[in-house]
Amino acid sequence: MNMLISESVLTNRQCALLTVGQMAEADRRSVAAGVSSFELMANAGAAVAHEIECHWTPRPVLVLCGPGNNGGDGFVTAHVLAEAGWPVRVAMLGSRFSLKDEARQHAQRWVGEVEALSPEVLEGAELIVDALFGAGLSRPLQDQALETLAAASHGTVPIVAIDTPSGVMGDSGESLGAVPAVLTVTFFRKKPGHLLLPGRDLCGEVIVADIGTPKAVLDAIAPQTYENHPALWLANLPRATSDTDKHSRGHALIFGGYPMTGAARMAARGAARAGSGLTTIAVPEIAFPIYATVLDSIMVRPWLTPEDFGHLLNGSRFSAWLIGPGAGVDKETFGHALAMLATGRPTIIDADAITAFQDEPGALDRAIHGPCVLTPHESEFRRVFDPFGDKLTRTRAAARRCGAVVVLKGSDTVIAAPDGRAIINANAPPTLATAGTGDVLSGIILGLLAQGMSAFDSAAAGVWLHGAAAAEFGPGLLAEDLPDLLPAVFRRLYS
Ligand SMILES: NC(=O)C1=CN([C@@H]2O[C@H](COP(=O)(O)OP(=O)(O)OC[C@H]3O[C@@H](n4cnc5c(N)ncnc54)[C@H](OP(=O)(O)O)[C@@H]3O)[C@@H](O)[C@H]2O)[C@@H](O)CC1
Ligand SMILES: [K+]
Repeated sequence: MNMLISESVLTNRQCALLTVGQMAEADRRSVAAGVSSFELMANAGAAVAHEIECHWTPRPVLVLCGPGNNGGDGFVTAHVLAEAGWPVRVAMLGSRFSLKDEARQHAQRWVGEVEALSPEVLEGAELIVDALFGAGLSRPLQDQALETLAAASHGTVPIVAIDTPSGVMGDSGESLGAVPAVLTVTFFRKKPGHLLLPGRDLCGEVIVADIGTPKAVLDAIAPQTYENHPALWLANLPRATSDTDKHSRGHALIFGGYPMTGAARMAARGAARAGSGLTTIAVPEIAFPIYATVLDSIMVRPWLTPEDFGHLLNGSRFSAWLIGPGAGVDKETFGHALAMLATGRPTIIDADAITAFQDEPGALDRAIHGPCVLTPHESEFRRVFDPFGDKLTRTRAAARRCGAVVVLKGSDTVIAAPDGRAIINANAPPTLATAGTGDVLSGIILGLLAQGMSAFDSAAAGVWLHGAAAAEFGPGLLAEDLPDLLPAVFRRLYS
């Protein structure tokens, strides 16, 4: 089961992610509150040394220091480990005399030799500390930094990264030449780059260390980005109580396509397992026998003409709609999606229904005026939204443009709201990369929306539940397994 559930004390404040700029602001505010930069750096380096001592027995350590404060942290780490009796060597990019302020002060406390950075210094090291660049990375790695890290990655010696593996951009997770670490120790809060790919894979295990940053700093910064976790939405997750009946738990309607009928059926099971009191698939009459013979608690409503479908929507019984899974990319899907959006009721536009807007993305923006969630994967996203920028930036811009919550799927799914809030999800196992899992995801989100949860909370909770369900199953997962894994995930959430 996902380990995050057991971290019950985690609060939404702890899930906050800070950009590189916000982290620099946190430092400034800490200093203004009376915690000196020297002390912050001393705590940072000591935290790294502490984690190393927790993870490994004493062995020859090589600390690679860079020209900025990341290098300063490295000097503290070297000093603390050496004081504890570990055999430590330091190699540096540039001269220690070019270090500034607190980095220079901490470097002066290192009485040992400082070797010049090159692949040759790796000889004899059994643990490497990467303190070359962190938040100040401003361009691709080159020369000795690139060559030394590349050589280190070819061996079997574990690498511990301070703040980020050098070469990973803290805001985007992009790599400008980074090599994988087995452990990354960062400070105060994670940055988006610790969760977005490839950054997340390059970090290995991530530990967030407290370095004495005052808690009030977070309120002043008011972060807008979070790591997905139940602490963000559990209080708003719909729960059946003794006075609820099936009608008060919402009625989800899914557009059922033909001849691809499996996708809508899987979405329907996802919605029902997520707690929707009633779930109906509206299907063209020709497909009615197929749907009706394989569904039990899910209702099937046939319609003959697009007008019939319109009448169905205008009835007041449904509390949320979904169109996309198996819908087909055609004018009809385009029209049905517009009809759903015109009601102003909570709507999910997924899969084919997103692609149906590829020739007219502006029509999607104009049509959205109620709660709405779009759930594209990368190629669907590119058909209707601007493909430029990192994943977090792109998803935020898309949500702002169209006025809907946008869920840009992947191993590092980003959920963005039109008001600028964003959540990065990190609990999805690779086994989710199989046919039909997206259909179940949109169904789960639908089930939550139908019960009255907000679009942003439904999307965040749906994505997390989907990942937790897949983790619950393990290898060999099929999309159709996912709905039946949700009860176990809910049980754990509520226990
Ligand atoms: N709360 C916190 O966050 C705390 C943070 N702390 C620590 O501070 C770190 C941030 O420090 P930082 O700002 O000095 O940046 P850092 O990463 O050391 O590098 C800057 C230097 O590298 C250079 N440079 C850049 N790219 C390069 C390249 N490709 N190749 C070559 N050179 C390159 C760059 O040159 P420039 O771009 O200016 O020309 C500049 O000289 C942070 O990661 C954390 O470890 C803790 O100490 C305390 C609390
Ligand atoms: K680093």
